[in-house]
Amino acid sequence: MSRSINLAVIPGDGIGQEVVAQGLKVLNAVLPQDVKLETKEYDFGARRYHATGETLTDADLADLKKHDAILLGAIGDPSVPSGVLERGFLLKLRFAFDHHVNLRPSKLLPGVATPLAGQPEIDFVVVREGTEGPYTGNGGTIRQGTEHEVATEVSVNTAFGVERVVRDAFARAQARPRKKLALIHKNNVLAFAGHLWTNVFNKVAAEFPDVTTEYMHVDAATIYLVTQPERFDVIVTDNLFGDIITDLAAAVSGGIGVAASGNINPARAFPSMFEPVHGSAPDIAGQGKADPTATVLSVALLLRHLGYDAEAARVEEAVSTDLGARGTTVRSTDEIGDALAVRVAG
Ligand SMILES: NC(=O)C1=CN([C@@H]2O[C@H](COP(=O)(O)OP(=O)(O)OC[C@H]3O[C@@H](n4cnc5c(N)ncnc54)[C@H](O)[C@@H]3O)[C@@H](O)[C@H]2O)C=CC1
Ligand SMILES: CC(C)CC(=O)C(=O)O
Ligand SMILES: [Mg+2]
Repeated sequence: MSRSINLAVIPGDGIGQEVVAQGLKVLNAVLPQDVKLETKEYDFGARRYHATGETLTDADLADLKKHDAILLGAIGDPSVPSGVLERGFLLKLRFAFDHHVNLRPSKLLPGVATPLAGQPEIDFVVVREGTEGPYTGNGGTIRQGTEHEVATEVSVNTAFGVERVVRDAFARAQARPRKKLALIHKNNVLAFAGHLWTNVFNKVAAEFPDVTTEYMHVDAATIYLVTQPERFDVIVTDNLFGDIITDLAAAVSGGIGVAASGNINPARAFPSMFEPVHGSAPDIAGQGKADPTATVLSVALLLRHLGYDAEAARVEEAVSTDLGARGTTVRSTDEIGDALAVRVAG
């Protein structure tokens, strides 16, 4: 029986262009011959914005929806005012496709450098809520540009939205050997949102008696992510805290160049989107310096989401071997992509 993957490809801005090319290289190399990979590339990001003034239209969303999954590089460019593409494209797409589970695994692989002392056993996954919190665009300003300006950015937390992501995190924790789940928030200060999260978390916990739970404030969590990262198994948190702690998690477990993510719609009503945790890195764009590993690992998440478990494992194994062998050798974006493609094919 022949199988097919209909993939939307959005290289985006800056290093997004460079790393997505490597992700596709590896995807093509790992797929069995009977799987037909069809890709459609989209020019979203700064190019589209400068040419048309558009970020993401309803027609674009309808077109993207026809795919099995989306592979994204990164969006955001210094030539476009900050927030226009991030809000107008990236968050709009995550919200429109109800990507409420933003999955961000962190694993320190053997032989990979970490700024932490020794080689701690880091292997946890952050389940970041992806459609609510302070990222909903529910803010405003008055007296803009004056010395009396007042700006707000309201964090939206619904019982429905919190419960579904908390349930997802409990289920993930239950399926892992250590069965531990930490809720990270700031309920000592953010009394309303924090208490909603805590109450829902405690309510759902009663249904998962075999999962060990803990709560920690986000500021303390940043300490433990550095001093005791091995303590974490699964973390659930809101959109903003999850954004921040996953950059930190990346930094301690091999660097931002190896941190993968999936924006998942668990009900599969919309295509899920896979992308590196990092952004468009304008400081190194066009220089062949970007590490494509995060994108390649995001391809592994994509494969697993589509049911290609063996192929996903091959990609992860290739990355693990390659990272272990890298040492201090500096290779270009292309060279890393080529090496990974050879490893998954062989
Ligand atoms: N999902 C997305 O599309 C995201 C987009 N952004 C956007 O990207 C732009 C740049 O944002 P920044 O805050 O600078 O974050 P960034 O993640 O692009 O870069 C932060 C630092 O990490 C380095 N870095 C990032 N990816 C790397 C890779 N693959 N290999 C080696 N080094 C890498 C960069 O050189 C830079 O020093 C902004 O417009 C921002 O809004 C930021 C984060 C996520
Ligand atoms: C640019 C933001 C909207 C996205 C981001 O930083 C992230 O999802 O990690
Ligand atoms: Mg981020």
